[in-house]
Amino acid sequence: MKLVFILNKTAGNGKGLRMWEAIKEKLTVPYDLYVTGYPEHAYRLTCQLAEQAAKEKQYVLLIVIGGDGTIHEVVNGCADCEFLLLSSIPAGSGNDFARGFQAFRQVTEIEAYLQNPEIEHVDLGQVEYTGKQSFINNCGVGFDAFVGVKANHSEIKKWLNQLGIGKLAYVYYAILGLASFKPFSLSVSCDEKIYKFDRVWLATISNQPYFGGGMKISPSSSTNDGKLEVTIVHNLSRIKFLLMFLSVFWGGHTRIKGVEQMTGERFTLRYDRALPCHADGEDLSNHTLQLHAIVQNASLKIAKIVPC
Ligand SMILES: Nc1ncnc2c1ncn2[C@@H]1O[C@H](COP(=O)(O)OP(=O)(O)OP(=O)(O)O)[C@@H](O)[C@H]1O
Repeated sequence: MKLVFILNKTAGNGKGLRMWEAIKEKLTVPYDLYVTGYPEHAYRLTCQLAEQAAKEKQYVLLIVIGGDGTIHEVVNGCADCEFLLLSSIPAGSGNDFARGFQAFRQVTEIEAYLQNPEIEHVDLGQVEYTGKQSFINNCGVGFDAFVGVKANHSEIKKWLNQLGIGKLAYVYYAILGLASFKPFSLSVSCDEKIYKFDRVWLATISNQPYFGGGMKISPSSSTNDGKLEVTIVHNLSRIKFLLMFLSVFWGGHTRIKGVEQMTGERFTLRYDRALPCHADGEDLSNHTLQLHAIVQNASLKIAKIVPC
């Protein structure tokens, strides 16, 4: 099995580079390293690696050193490849993939894995809008996408990143959003049934429990059950919504009236105005009034890690 790293040096405000420098000192096995130079580069690199691996019929352990944005690109590049096994060394600011799936923590684990590789098949989500993308963690519409899109495109985040406190940009836009975001009307089709909701803050479709950098929004989500879960937050005043948001960190929100969860294989979300949408925290720039998401059962291969 070949060992390949994809490194986003800029992830976690330079944490990617710092982690790589520590890892390469300790590695005693051969490897290839690809460094991303721009957004979407990880996707292109993965497509090339997938093609090469298929041609050579050789399994590749592909370790992403980066955050959820880089993982999202890599997942989209390797979704249909038989020979790529995905794993990560978390180096982003959110790292929800590493929370919901396994991740390498030490070089010894990587080297032990190569001696005795085991594969796990996990579910992948696919979201259709004006385009089509795979998602590994979650996708959704509403307040969380509003905060993510505003923060990621802001000068404030770049400035705060230089001070090593980029996460504060999300806090800033969350406070702004609490004051200005207007709840919306939503119809959810879950498998064959249709449900309607008013004054909706957000709707998130999850493949694993975590989103937003460690918030346990969907505690019952499992990565290999062939299902997705939708969480809808509606009919809460601004202050109650804020309290609900805080309780998401430990999963306490599921007991709050106004938080609905449903499990299914296919969902369509229809809303009454153009809204920010995301897949794995990345802006979808969706210009339609609907999102359609399905689960692709056991369609991604990841490395099954035995912690050392
Ligand atoms: N060399 C680069 N320069 C600028 N941006 C890059 C580069 N390489 C990758 N990117 C982009 O950086 C974005 C963010 O990276 P990543 O998600 O790995 O880190 P993060 O934002 O710190 O972590 P998280 O998503 O977990 O919060 C990715 O969406 C990717 O497209």
